[in-house]
Parts: sequence; structure tokens; C-alpha cells
Amino acid sequence: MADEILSIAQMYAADRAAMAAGVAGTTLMENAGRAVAGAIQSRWEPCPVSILCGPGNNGGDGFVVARHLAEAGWPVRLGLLGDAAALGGDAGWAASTWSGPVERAGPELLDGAGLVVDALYGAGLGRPLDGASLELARAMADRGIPVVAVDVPSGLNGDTGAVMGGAAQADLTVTFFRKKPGHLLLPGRALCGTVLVADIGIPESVLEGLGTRLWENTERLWVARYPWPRLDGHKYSRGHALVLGGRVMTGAARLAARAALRVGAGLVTIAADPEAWMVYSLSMPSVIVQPVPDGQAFQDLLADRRRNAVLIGPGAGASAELRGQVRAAVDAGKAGVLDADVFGAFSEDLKGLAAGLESRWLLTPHGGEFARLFGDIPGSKLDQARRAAALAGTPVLLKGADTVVAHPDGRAVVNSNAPPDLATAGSGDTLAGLAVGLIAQGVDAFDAGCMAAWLHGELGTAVGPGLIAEDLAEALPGVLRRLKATLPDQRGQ
Ligand SMILES: NC(=O)C1=CN([C@@H]2O[C@H](COP(=O)(O)OP(=O)(O)OC[C@H]3O[C@@H](n4cnc5c(N)ncnc54)[C@H](O)[C@@H]3O)[C@@H](O)[C@H]2O)[C@@H](O)CC1
Ligand SMILES: [K+]
Repeated sequence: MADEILSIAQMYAADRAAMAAGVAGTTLMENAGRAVAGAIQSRWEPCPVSILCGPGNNGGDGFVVARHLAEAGWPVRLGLLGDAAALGGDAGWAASTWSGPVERAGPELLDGAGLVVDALYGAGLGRPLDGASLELARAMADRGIPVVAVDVPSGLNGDTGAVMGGAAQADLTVTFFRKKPGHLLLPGRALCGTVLVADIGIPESVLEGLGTRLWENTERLWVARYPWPRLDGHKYSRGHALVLGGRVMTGAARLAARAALRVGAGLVTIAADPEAWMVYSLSMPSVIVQPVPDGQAFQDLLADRRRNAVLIGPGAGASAELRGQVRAAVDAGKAGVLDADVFGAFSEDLKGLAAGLESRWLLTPHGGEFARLFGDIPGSKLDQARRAAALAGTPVLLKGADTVVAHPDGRAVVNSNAPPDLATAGSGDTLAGLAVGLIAQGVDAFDAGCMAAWLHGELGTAVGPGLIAEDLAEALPGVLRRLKATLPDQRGQ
């Protein structure tokens, strides 16, 4: 599986392990540069190309790119930041294999170029760009010439996706062996353009020693555990989701309930505020609607053990009553999803919420809700989600275009398939509904978060521009059919 994401420290460890296994550093660099040159040749017609090289190994890759493109007949200009005589190690070797002129790397090197190769700094950049390197990043950004970034757009922090000083937008980024978090976390993901991962001869076996705990969220991670309906199953064996329905914002619970049904929950009950009972009943024929006039009525619904998964939050209204309902569901030993108004109801009271969650509940905040519950956790979005999951003792799905799902045990995924069309009212309610529908079918909270985030992204793409939240659940049959087609033989299921 090539979905592992390596931290910068792990990437350097992988390089070292490859060299310890007998692969020379110069071989890795040659392979890296050749891969970049090959990617360029397969995407662009020959044109004048300017290659900007930095003082480290990223710059070394640039020298190799220059040699391969020049050998293929491309007009190449190469500019170096710093002194060629100071290049050491593998980069010094790479420079020695380049027989063309080495110019000073300045903005004038871009004059007349049809393409720029950004080989200034790699993903392990230790300090913000400034001076000449910042000037170069700005020149690349301003000229409007297509940019191919080696490893990352220079200035991008490979661990966090943050920009350090500045970084030029790339059309194509070629990285090596595995992606780094910065290729997937915003703003890095947007700055990289298309990301290609090149095999540079690092043996797959080095992965074992790296202790990888982070993956890009592809279906390969969990499709073997997806709860497809079974031939010998019935509606009760497919779980029973209980969705708390609010008094005013009734659309939220209805969207969630419909998504839970579509994703395969055998039964869905909406626990409805009595004033809104009629709204739910009339609009949702396949859902059971139970009026819940008070706390005892909700307790009674929870007492039925067949109602195994609970969703609380969408459209619920942040109130003391809601706090009581969350506590009742958690204390009843249920699993499920806590979303939306739950984070307002437990604002700055993580302890009050976290007791007893025990990895059975998925928390699905967006950035604002996250801050309300967890306060100001430092670090990248990935660091924040991981820390929050550890603090809450349960998986956290931190929403956004670069949704992160983190487990208290340190595992995490970054989701990468969500189109911007998903940024619309009710989209999050659907996501919560997908997750609770999966949990009802016996999927654990972390897997449910990964599956729901991925399905949500696929649904967004399937519907495309113009989508409204109502469309999402309706697009599930097509998306699930395609997912199922990726499996080996399904007979007897
Ligand atoms: N053997 C290997 O380790 C391989 C490395 N490869 C390439 O090597 C790169 C990593 O190489 P390095 O670790 O040398 O990293 P860089 O090439 O990013 O360069 C680091 C150097 O730049 C200096 N520097 C860092 N930030 C600076 C700033 N803001 N202003 C001025 N100078 C700054 C550092 O002091 C250091 O000398 C990868 O991105 C990849 O492109 C590939 O060739 C594959 C094999
Ligand atoms: K670079």
C-alpha cells in the first residue's frame, strides 16, 4: 500500500535506511532527478526551462533534472543559490555531472522561460525563506510561468503544510517514496498542484522500521471492513441508529437520518421534539419518528438495546438539556457521533464531555467548534486532531477541505478527495449521518470517520457543481456500487 504519509523525520530515516541497505545516496538523487525530468517530458512540449537550485540536496536534484532535460534537447538554464564550490555530498556529485553553465539564481534567470523547476529547498526546510530565496519564490509566483516543484514548492513546511516566508504556486510537484503531510494539509495541498510520488529505489522494506501512523484516506485502508449487506442478514442485523431531532432546525436531523439509512443502517429512529414531530413524520416515510417530551422519554428510547448507535448535535440547539441527553447516551453504553451543537453545549468543558467516550464515539467538529471545545491547541491541523483525540479519549474528525481523522492511539488519516462544492449548508449533517449509519452496522468510530469522510468526498464529486445537501445521500447508490466493484468476488455476501 502506498498510502502511508511520512513525517520529515521519517523521510530522512527512510533515506538513511535505504543507504544502510546498500542503495547509494547518489543513486537516490539520480533516480529523483530523472523522475522529475521524466514527469516534465511527459507533460510539456520541449521549451526553454529555467532550473533554480538551492544549496542542499534539493538543489542537487535540480542539477540532475538539468542534465536529463538538456540531454533530451531542451534549452536549459541553471541558476544556483550560493557557491558551487560549497556544494557537498550528493549535491556536489550531482553538480559535477552538469557540464552546462551555472548562473547566479536571480529573478532574471526566469526571462524567456517557458517552464521553471523549483529545486531551492525540500520538505525539510528548517527556517523561513528570506533574502534571495524569498525574492526567487516571489519572482516565480509573479511571472505566471508554469512551475514544477521538486519534493515541495520551496518554502512549504513538509510536516505542517504551512508556508514559511513565501512559496510559489506549483503546477506539478514530484515527491519521492511517499507523500508528506504538507502535500495534503492546506495551504500546502493547494500550492503543490498535481502531486506525483516517484519511486527512487528506496526499498519498501524500510517502511517497517519507521512506525508509520499516518495515511492518506483512500478506500484501500478500510474497504475490507466495509459493512456490505449479507445474504443472511435482516434489518435488525444492520443496526438501528437513533438521531436526536431538534425543534427548529429540523432539516439537520432529517439529512442525517436519510444518510444513515442510505449508507445501510437497518432502521433509523428520530427522537423528535414534540412540537416538530409532525414535520419529521410527514417528510420521512422510511424513518421511525418518536416524540420525546422529556429526559425520561429519551432514556426510554436508549433503553432499547437494539438502538445501538446515536447521533446527537445536528440542529439540536446548544442547551443544558442537550448536555443531559449526551450524558444519558454515553452512560447508556451506546456508540455514535457527537456533532454541531454538542460542542457549544460543552464549550470549554472537555472533561464533562469526554467521560466514558472510550473510543466508541466519533467527534466531528469544524474548526470553530473544535476551538470551542478544545481551546487553542498548537501545531498543524494534524497535531491538533491527534492531541484532541488523546484528550477526549475517542476519535476526532476535524472537518475541512483537508479533513483529518485521528484516533487516541496515534493513528490518523488525512482526507484528500473533498471538492469545494461540499461547502454548503447541511453537508456536515450528512457526514454525521453517514458515520452514525456505519457505526450502527458495527463499524468502529475511527473507521466510520474514515469511511464517512471518503464517501462524503466521492458524493461531492459525483454530484458536482450546483450540489445541495439533499443531493448527497441520493448519490450514495452510485458511489457504493463503484466502491463495491473494487472488491474481489462478492458472491454469497
Ligand atoms: N539522499 C537523500 O537524502 C535524498 C534527498 N533528496 C533531495 O534532498 C532534499 C533534502 O535535502 P536537504 O536535507 O539537503 O534539504 P534542502 O535541499 O532543502 O537544503 C537544506 C540546506 O539549505 C539550508 N537552508 C535551509 N533553510 C534555509 C533558508 N530558509 N535560507 C537559506 N538556507 C536554508 C540548510 O542550512 C541546508 O544547508 C529533498 O527535498 C530531496 O529533494 C533526493 O535527492 C532523494 C535522496
Ligand atoms: K523545492
